[in-house]
This record gives sequence, C-alpha cells and structure tokens, in this order.
Amino acid sequence: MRVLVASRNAKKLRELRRVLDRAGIEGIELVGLDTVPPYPEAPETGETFEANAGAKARDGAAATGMACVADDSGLEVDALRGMPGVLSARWSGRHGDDEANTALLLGQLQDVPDERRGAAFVSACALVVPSDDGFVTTVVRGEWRGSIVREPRGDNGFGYDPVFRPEGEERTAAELSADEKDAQSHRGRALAQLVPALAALAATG
Ligand SMILES: O=P(O)(O)OP(=O)(O)OP(=O)(O)OC[C@H]1O[C@@H](n2cnc3c(O)ncnc32)[C@H](O)[C@@H]1O
Ligand SMILES: [Mg+2]
Repeated sequence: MRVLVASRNAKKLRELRRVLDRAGIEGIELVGLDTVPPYPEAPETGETFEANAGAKARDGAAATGMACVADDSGLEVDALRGMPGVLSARWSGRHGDDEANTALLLGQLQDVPDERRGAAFVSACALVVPSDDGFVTTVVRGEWRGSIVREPRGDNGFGYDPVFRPEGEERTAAELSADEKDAQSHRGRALAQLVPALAALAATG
C-alpha cells in the first residue's frame, strides 16, 4: 500500500521518511508530494500543532484518496511563554527562513540568563486514512526538552537545530548525527507512536 508523506520542507520530509523507513513497516511504500498531482493546501492557521498536522494530512488524503502522514512542529520557548510555537516556521515573517528565524529568537533571548533558557521541540504527527464514511484520523505528539544556546553551532538538521541543546547533551541538535537526532527527537518520538496504526493499516492490504 502507498502512503503519502505530506511536507513541503525537504529536510523535514527526509527525517519523516528516514524514521518511518527505519521502523520497517512491511507492506507500506512511502511516497512524497512530488509523486502526486498538485492540490490546494489549506494554510496552517490552526491554534495547535495537532490541528495543523490533522489538516495537512486530511488535505493530502482527500486530494489523492491515499492514506497520508503529516507533521506540524515547532519550538516552544519557556521565556517566551511557549512561542514561537505554531508560528515557528515564519517567526521572522519569512516562511522557512531558518537563519532569520534563529537570529530573531537569539536577539529576543539576549538578556535571558542561562537558567531560564529552557525550551522544547514539539511534533504532532497525523495519519489520515480515507474510509467509506469519511476519514479515520490518528494524531500523536512527541516532545524533546532542552535549552537555547547563545550562538548557532553545527550544520546538520534544519530550522532551530543549531541553537537547541537537548537535555543531557553538550552538543546542539545540529551537531548530532541523523541517527542520534532520530533516536531522541520530538519527531522520532511522535512517529514511534504512529507505528501501530501504520502496521494495522498495512495489514488491511
Ligand atoms: O508544513 P511543512 O510543509 O511540513 O513544512 P514547514 O517547514 O512549514 O513545517 P511546520 O509548518 O511544521 O513548521 C515547523 C517549523 O518549526 C521548526 N522545527 C520543527 N522541527 C524542527 C526540528 O526537528 N529541528 C529544527 N527546527 C524544527 C522549523 O523552523 C520548521 O520550519
Ligand atoms: Mg508548514
């Protein structure tokens, strides 16, 4: 069975595929948006990661008739009362400008002392499966706690990875290998919870 992985962020898409591929769910072939005809996508205006992930996966399932997985994620910074949160991708006003988003965040936290620089990456992942009477939706959430460092470090990953130091690590998320990130990350933890639903889907043929 083919399952659509709906993300326009190439680096995030790579992570989604890597983690799902490694889970080794027999009978599921993951395909990207580049293999299906373009369809209108609702803007990500939800108040929660869960709402946005559900909307992205529902759009994909409705447009293609395929089961669809999507992620909505972001960084919640304690000293900013949980922001940028669902606005993480466009915090500086330019969607997906990782450098500008990160620079703005570091500026905002300039005077925040080390002991109050806590933050968490959050990922909500949704699986939407078309059925005879609508859609069956499964939404899961993973979190990864850490803190915001003062200077970007590392070239791996994407987004805010160079300024996020996971709990128990001296390195930033951008200094971890792909395997190391997947084993701890918010996205890795969320997707691990989707595996049973995907396995059940695969079993339906
Ligand atoms: O919606 P899609 O097409 O999947 O791609 P996107 O980049 O717009 O993704 P989101 O709407 O979910 O926004 C998530 C943003 O949060 C940040 N983010 C999420 N996960 C991250 C991670 O693992 N490492 C670093 N930054 C991350 C990054 O800035 C992302 O652009
Ligand atoms: Mg987005």
